[in-house]
Amino acid sequence: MSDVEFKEGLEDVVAGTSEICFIDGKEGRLVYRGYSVEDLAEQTSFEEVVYLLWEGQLPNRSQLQDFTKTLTAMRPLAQPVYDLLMSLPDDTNPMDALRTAVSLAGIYDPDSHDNSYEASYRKAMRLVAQVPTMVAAFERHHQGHDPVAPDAQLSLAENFLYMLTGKRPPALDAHVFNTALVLHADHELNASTFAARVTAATLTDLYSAVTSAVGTLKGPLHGGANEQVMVMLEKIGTVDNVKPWLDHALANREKIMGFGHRVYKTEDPRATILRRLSHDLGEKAQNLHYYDMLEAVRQHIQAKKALYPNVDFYSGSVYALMGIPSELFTPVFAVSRIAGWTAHILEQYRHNRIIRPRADYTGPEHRTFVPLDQR
Ligand SMILES: CC(=O)SCCNC(=O)CCNC(=O)[C@H](O)C(C)(C)COP(=O)(O)OP(=O)(O)OC[C@H]1O[C@@H](n2cnc3c(N)ncnc32)[C@H](O)[C@@H]1OP(=O)(O)O
Ligand SMILES: O=C([O-])CC(=O)C(=O)O
Repeated sequence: MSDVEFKEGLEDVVAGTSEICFIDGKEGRLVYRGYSVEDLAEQTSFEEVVYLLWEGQLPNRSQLQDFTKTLTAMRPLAQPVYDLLMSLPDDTNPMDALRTAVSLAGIYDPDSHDNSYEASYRKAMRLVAQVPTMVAAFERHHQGHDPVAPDAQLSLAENFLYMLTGKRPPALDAHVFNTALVLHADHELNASTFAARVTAATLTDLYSAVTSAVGTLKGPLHGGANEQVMVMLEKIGTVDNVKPWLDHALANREKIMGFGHRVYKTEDPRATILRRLSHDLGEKAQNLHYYDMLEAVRQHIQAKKALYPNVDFYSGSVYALMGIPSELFTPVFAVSRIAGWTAHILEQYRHNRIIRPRADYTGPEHRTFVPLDQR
């Protein structure tokens, strides 16, 4: 295989075509189906963005009403999925709970024996509707409270916060949370979406592909970094400790969570928006602790290295200011990214070829076999 070009980590390798999402890593631009993420974050509901990612166009009012009505009706979980979430050990990682719940939901899906495109689309709708219910129900149980049933009067963003707290969220929180969902909805061939597409490309079912994706998102180099940013802030403790703490970490060649990106060579445009939201929410709550810490970290890192914040850097501070606990930051990412995963899986089904690259073999060659009793 030595005549074949090899790129470690598949850096800059184009692994397929897609009409869903465009990233300009040099300029820091992110576009869903031709619309800039800045415009969408400001002006659309998450439901509109899900429709856009799947259908390729923004819905008109009546299309959105029908779409939202169908999605809303799908929010309750199948009883065995609910029972599973209520029976998991107390110390279960919420991403493990979500991965297992998604996998079980596939068995109880009304279309479980139908892998047609139409059935897969319905499965995608059920997952977008039910992942928020799974995450909130597990967290309520974990905190020793009864789960809160979904409220059909509320948007997906409002309803998630309602199911988590049992209270209708303030308008600002609902707006900011909706924006965060829009910002995280898709990101081209990131690791979890790629995992989903590789799985889907064997023509297995949509739940299997999403289960792969949830497991992939969990890792700290990917979606798990948002929780790790808060762990880092806790370890640093105070603004005064930012410089010595970071200098020590950098000297030990540690990765600073929430910095760096495979594609962006400048600031991630989602981080720019989330920084503003983190500031605005902090100011309103008269609690700029996270914001001040994050800004001190950013300034010190950027004084030392050409490294920029990614989407995971500010998102946790936004969620924390809404009272969302840090172990839910990565599951909240999944509440949004389920939209992108399913858009990509459906696109894969429409134009499928199995994804099967090669490895550059570096192991030994031509060894002489030695039978077991002579070794
Ligand atoms: C939703 C998301 O998935 S966004 C990404 C979330 N992940 C994180 O925030 C974890 C921290 N960041 C990282 O680990 C990386 O930047 C990744 C995984 C995002 C990208 O990885 P890669 O594209 O493989 O970049 P790679 O790790 O090769 O970094 C290139 C150089 O920048 C350095 N670097 C990259 N990110 C960081 C970081 N966060 N902290 C310190 N140094 C870093 C590397 O040490 C390397 O330096 P070197 O050339 O001197 O060895
Ligand atoms: O694109 C990536 O590699 C990671 C990322 O930012 C995302 O998944 O949102």
